[in-house]
Parts: sequence; structure tokens; C-alpha cells
Amino acid sequence: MDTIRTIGILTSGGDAPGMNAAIRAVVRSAIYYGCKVYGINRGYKGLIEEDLVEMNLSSVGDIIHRGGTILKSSRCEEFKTEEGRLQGVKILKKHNIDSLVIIGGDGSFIGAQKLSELGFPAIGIPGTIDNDLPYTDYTIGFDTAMNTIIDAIGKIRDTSSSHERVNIIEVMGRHCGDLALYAGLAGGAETIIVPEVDIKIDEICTKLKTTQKRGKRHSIIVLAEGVGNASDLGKEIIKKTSADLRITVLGHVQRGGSPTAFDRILASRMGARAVDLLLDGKSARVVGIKDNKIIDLEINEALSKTRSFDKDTYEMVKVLSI
Ligand SMILES: Nc1ncnc2c1ncn2[C@@H]1O[C@H](COP(=O)(O)OP(=O)(O)OP(=O)(O)O)[C@@H](O)[C@H]1O
Ligand SMILES: O=P(O)(O)OC[C@H]1O[C@](O)(CO)[C@@H](O)[C@@H]1O
Ligand SMILES: [Mg+2]
Repeated sequence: MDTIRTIGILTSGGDAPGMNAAIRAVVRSAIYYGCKVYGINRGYKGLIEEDLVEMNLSSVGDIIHRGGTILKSSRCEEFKTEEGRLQGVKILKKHNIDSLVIIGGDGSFIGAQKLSELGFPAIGIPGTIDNDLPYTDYTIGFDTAMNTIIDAIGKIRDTSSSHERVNIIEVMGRHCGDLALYAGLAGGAETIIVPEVDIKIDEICTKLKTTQKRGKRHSIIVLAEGVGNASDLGKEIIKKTSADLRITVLGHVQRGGSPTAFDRILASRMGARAVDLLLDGKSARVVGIKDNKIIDLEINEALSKTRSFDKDTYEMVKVLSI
């Protein structure tokens, strides 16, 4: 346990279902091992503004099943500046906080990396629906968001089928196509469009025509937001096919809701590992999961990895959706 006695915890960037389960795991493990924990509200913004409160075992009661984050989240431009970060460190030191657990996505991890460069011990837990961190198989929230999308696809499929329509469903994920790919596969989408694979409008329209010819009454196109917007794509498809087409932009419904069992378990395991690392005197590391094993690695190494898209699954979907 050595020197670490007071841990700060915050959630940053877009919220993700399962963040609460991760907070619970960090707080409960840390207290179990005799540490004090401060919850910092509203991410890096709350840190700079000294919005923090000491947490106890009950602070994290009744939250494992709740979406969102009890600590709230934000995007904070000021933390991208050296002055902002130094102010953050000043607040942490004022409260004798000697290490920080940051639950967030790639942007939040850059914040954590820069904090580490200032000599402040930080550990990152990946919490984002986007699944866009290459060093880990899954980020907390991805599974829940994927299931939310699948649920929506099922409902849209019913009405698309009744009306023999094409429906484009635009999903989140920033520059990452994972949500579109796996939700599209599980939802039986006819076409999946992701930023990682170039697809021409003619290919999309040909697929529509061939599936219609063999009697399919509906067509679901899942579009990742990183490619472009559904409305522009819809106009192009109508020009070439005169399809009866509707658009659904799923939006922030994908960020909410009770986390799946997978996300709750993942978050709990990652939260506990983060505390273990701090107790072992480690810092500047991030937690992840590979082949169902919880892993940790240097934050610099994690951020330097490049994403490899699951092209095999993408190609398989093409075969299965003919
Ligand atoms: N280059 C940077 N230097 C310092 N801090 C950063 C940097 N980039 C991002 N951050 C901090 O992390 C916050 C969250 O980043 P961002 O908005 O990219 O979300 P994220 O953590 O990637 O999560 P998500 O993508 O799921 O919304 C930013 O608002 C900022 O405070
Ligand atoms: O909540 P905001 O700020 O509109 O951000 C939306 C973005 O955040 C995410 O939900 C998570 O990074 C993205 O998928 C999406 O592009
Ligand atoms: Mg991000």
C-alpha cells in the first residue's frame, strides 16, 4: 500500500452505461484496502473548479444497475491547456489526493497522459460507447449501446417490413465503425456502412435492388456517423432507386439505459484492477480486457496503438445478408 492513501475518481467525455459500476468498484475496493476516496464531479471541469466530495461505501450504493454517471461528466477545453492541468494538480494536492482514476474515452486518456507527464499518478479505465480504444477488446458501455441499437433495429424492421420500406439507421461511434458493424450484424441489417471500409453508392443501390428482386420486403441500412449523415445518404439512394425510404438517427438514446450484465461485470473487474495498480505503486497505466483477461499497460503504449477493423466479420455480414 506504501504511499497511496487518497484516491480521486472522475468520469470524463461522453457518459457510458457501466460507468457507475466502475465507480462503485473503485470506491469499494479502495475503501476495503484502507484508502480515502474523493469523487470529483463533472470530469476535468469539476476538478479545475474544485467540485469534489469524499465518498464512502454508501455513496455508491444502488448504482450498479443505473446508466449515466453519478459523478456527472463533461468535456473541458481548459484541461487541454497546461494552465488548466496545473490548476487541476493544485486542487488535487490541496486535498491531499495522491492519485487519480479517470474513467473515459481516448480524449480523457490524453488528459490522463498529460497529467502523468506532470508527475501526477493517474490510471485510466476505458468508458465510452464508441469502442475506439485499440488496446482493449471492449470499452465499458459498448455492449449496452450495441444492445440498445439492436432493440431499435428490431422495431424499425417491423414497420419497414409492413410498409416495404428502406430504413437508414444512423448510429454513433465517432470515427469507429464497431457499433454499426456488430449491431448491424446482430440486427440482420442488409447493408452496414462504416468509416473503415470504402463503399460506393452504386454498391449500396445494387444490393437494394437484388434483395428486393428476391422478395425481401424491407431493407435496413446501418450507417456509422463517422461516414456522414443519413439524410445525405438517403437523398443519394432515392435519386438512384426511387426507394420508399425513411431515416432514423438514434442519437443519445444509445448513451443511456441500464448497463448489460457484460458491462457491469467488465466495469467491476476493471475498477478493482485500477485500485490494485495504485496500491502496487503503479501509475500512468490504463486497464483493458484482452481474450477475457483484464490487462493493464502504459498509457503511452495504449495510446500509440492503431485500430485494426474486424474486416472478416464485415465481409461475413455481406455473405449473410444477401
Ligand atoms: N489533448 C488533450 N489534452 C488534455 N486533455 C484532453 C485532451 N483531449 C481531450 N482531453 C480532455 O478529455 C475530455 C474528454 O475528451 P473527449 O471529448 O474526446 O471524450 P472521450 O474521453 O474520448 O470520450 P467519448 O469519446 O466517449 O465522448 C476533453 O473535454 C478534455 O477535457
Ligand atoms: O454527447 P455529445 O457531446 O453530443 O457527443 C456525441 C458523441 O459522443 C459519443 O456518444 C461518445 O463519444 C459519440 O459516439 C458521439 O459522436
Ligand atoms: Mg473519444
